[in-house]
Amino acid sequence: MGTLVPGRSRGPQQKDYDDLCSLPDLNEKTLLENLRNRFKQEKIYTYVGSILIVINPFKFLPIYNPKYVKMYDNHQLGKLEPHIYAVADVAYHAMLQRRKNQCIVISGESGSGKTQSTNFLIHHLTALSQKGFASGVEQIILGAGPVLEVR
Ligand SMILES: Nc1ncnc2c1ncn2[C@@H]1O[C@H](COP(=O)(O)OP(=O)(O)OP(=O)(O)O)[C@@H](O)[C@H]1O
Repeated sequence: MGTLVPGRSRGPQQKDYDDLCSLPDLNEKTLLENLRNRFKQEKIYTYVGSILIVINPFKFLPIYNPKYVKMYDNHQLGKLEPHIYAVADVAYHAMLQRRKNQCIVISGESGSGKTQSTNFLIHHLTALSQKGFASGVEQIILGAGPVLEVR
């Protein structure tokens, strides 16, 4: 995760790639230009294979409602636009299929959106688990966040 300040629009919209691995010419310049181009279109998520890059938009985007939870439920990674729900979904279904604990590593500088992303992950995971709605487990887990974050 990182913070990228979008530049001014220059000319016609360029083609963008939702997976950096698909860039025909991969170097620092093309990578950053691709992320910037996507960010300008409010596409804050981009894959690098199975890794998700998130650029903090510092504003509300309407991409976390129940429609999106449903859309990413049991989908194949890479078939839809990159999303934090996609990562949660893959981990959830891998846990069910392999019967093994799964781990999602979130890394980024201070203020880059780790806590927010964790909340979205928990939201999606609890939404997938029917129990989450009924028992209020999402609020219980989110409530533990501030305690766990004390350093
Ligand atoms: N996906 C997002 N959509 C909208 N706003 C966001 C998103 N992610 C982060 N933000 C905004 O950025 C702010 C900082 O994010 P957050 O607290 O998650 O960062 P952090 O990486 O956990 O910081 P720290 O390491 O200092 O605890 C949030 O309060 C929120 O306003």
